[in-house]
Amino acid sequence: MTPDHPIELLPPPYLGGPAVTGENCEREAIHIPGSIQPHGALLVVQADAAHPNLVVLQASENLSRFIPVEAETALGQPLTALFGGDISQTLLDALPPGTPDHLQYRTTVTASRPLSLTAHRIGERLILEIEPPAPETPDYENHVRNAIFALEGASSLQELLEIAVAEARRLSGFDRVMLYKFAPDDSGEVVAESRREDLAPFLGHHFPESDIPAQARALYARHLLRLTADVNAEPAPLLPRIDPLNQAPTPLGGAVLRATSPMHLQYLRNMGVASSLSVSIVVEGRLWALISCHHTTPHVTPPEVRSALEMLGRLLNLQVRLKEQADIQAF
Ligand SMILES: C=CC1=C(C)/C(=C/C2=[NH+]C(=C\c3[nH]c(/C=C4\NC(=O)[C@@H](C)\C4=C/C)c(C)c3CCC(=O)O)/C(CCC(=O)O)=C2C)NC1=O
Repeated sequence: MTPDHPIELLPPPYLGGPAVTGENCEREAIHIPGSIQPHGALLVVQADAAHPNLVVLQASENLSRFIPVEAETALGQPLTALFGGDISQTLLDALPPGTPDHLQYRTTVTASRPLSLTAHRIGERLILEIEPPAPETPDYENHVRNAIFALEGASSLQELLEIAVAEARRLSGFDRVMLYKFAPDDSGEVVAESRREDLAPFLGHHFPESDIPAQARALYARHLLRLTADVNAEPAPLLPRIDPLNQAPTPLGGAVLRATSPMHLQYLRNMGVASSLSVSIVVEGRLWALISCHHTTPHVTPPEVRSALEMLGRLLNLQVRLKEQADIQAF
């Protein structure tokens, strides 16, 4: 039992734990799946003060799809052997010991082709996630600036939420974007929605607390964005499955490539959803709502769009409380 995990979580199946079912899924340890979504690759490197050259401890088995090195070969190598240059010092300067795990550092690296690198620190490890860069880089700055102006023009909380889902849909290109607001009992309601015309509305629908169980809500209050690029993609396991130095599974709660819970993948398939992304709206430390995005076909959301959506979410965090207070005073 820890503050992050309100109930005792079960060990994952790859550590001998039971299969996850509808009966025990609120105890699924979603932060340690031991695998990632295959649209990118992930490296876990040693990053304590005594080992500044960032030796690779774990690599996702699909590594060679992105850089010309097999996962097994990468193990034990310093990062500079994989990416050249002095990426190690850049990462240690950006993510020094003590950096909290929800802070990300983003850059580009080259290993036979340019790649987007997203890194975060968890204890004495750095988690590095590499993905192909966005096919083209639309002008997100203008999108975000226009979204901020639009949000600032909202005259009520409801209008703010409706503008937010419309702007998030314009930014991301998802078929449907909803504002899923939590009730005090942690059940939820879709209170705003921007959708493709031919899709049936979810607006006004209520959903039970069990649809987003407690350990997921705890994770989402800390890490503000998660995505599932393709509900049918085969996850890529980490090699080795657990950290060879501390013999424990590496926490992937802050990793955007983290493999999604199989229970949730089935839930999305049942909804006819092929790709999902959500951004947490946290107000005074509590998960207040999610901007929940769906696509009916697989959809990889590039790093630049994720950053823009996170900015939108953080802006909404700030504005929600102001609008709620203004609405109260208006009565
Ligand atoms: C329109 C309404 C609507 C709703 C209500 C909705 C729910 C929803 N569930 C989410 C996450 C999870 N749900 C479960 C587990 C279970 N869910 C169940 O129903 C039962 C069967 C169950 C176990 C017995 C788990 C383990 C996770 C964590 C997944 C992970 O992060 O690895 C998320 C966030 C992720 C995302 O953005 O897609 C959303 C937004 N998504 C919608 O669009």
